[in-house]
Amino acid sequence: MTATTLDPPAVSIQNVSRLFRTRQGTTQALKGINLEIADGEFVALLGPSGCGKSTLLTLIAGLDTPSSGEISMYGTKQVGPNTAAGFVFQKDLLLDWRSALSNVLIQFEMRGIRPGKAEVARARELLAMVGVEQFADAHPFQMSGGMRQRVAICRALVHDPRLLLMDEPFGALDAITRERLNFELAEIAARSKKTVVFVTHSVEEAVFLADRVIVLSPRPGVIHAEIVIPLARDQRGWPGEGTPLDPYVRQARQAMDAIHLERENVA
Ligand SMILES: Nc1ncnc2c1ncn2[C@@H]1O[C@H](COP(=O)(O)OP(=O)(O)OP(=O)(O)O)[C@@H](O)[C@H]1O
Repeated sequence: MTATTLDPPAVSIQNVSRLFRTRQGTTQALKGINLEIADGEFVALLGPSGCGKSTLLTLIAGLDTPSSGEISMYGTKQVGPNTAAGFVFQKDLLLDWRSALSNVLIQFEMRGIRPGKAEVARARELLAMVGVEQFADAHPFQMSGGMRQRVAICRALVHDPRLLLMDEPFGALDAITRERLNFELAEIAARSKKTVVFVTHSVEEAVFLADRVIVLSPRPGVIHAEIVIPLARDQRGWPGEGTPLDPYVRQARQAMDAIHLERENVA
């Protein structure tokens, strides 16, 4: 189903700020963020370290509360953890004493559902989709970083969430595995029509994956630039010399450079 202008946005962030008060002082991690994400849209949050990307994702996840402002999901104000979403973090957080299949099935157990035939079949189907079905009975310590992260993606998808929240999921992987997983994610997201919010430091990754790249600048974290990429997500080549994504890579780089220059002038 395609979203219409009458549908409430998947995520609506209205004038959201987040201040952290510690013994060392106060940090304004985010200031006056306004952002609407449509159902089925893939949005990348890009920016230098400390600009508040993870803070914003944690607020969307409902694992933290804004100091001011409001976040709504599909028209309903967010209060408490967003259990309807799927999460993937930089660390895969798999349990070493459970098999890959059993790690995926945790998602059901956490929701008080005893996995039956249907749940096991769904988990196996996802493991097959990301090419690790032969490792279903293996334990995480027997798997490479890329395989582990594939299992973590299956765990995030197995309950069929409408919203997938990803915090630098491929940041710890080598460049080749990272690129391969980016292609797989692009296909999964396009096929399943999930709404995705994806945090990254990588310009290429953001531009390759997203419909829209939101560039944040730090202290306080504000939206510095917004880059819309009107190319079909599942038909893009990896950005490089002479590819259709190049103009968008240039725009994103310019935005990142401007942030660095601003920081140097302030310092
Ligand atoms: N729980 C907290 N207590 C105090 N300060 C915090 C807390 N969480 C985040 N911050 C501060 O808020 C700012 C934004 O942090 P955040 O982790 O969201 O940035 P980021 O863009 O995700 O960074 P990175 O790319 O390095 O992960 C930073 O200055 C950070 O030190």
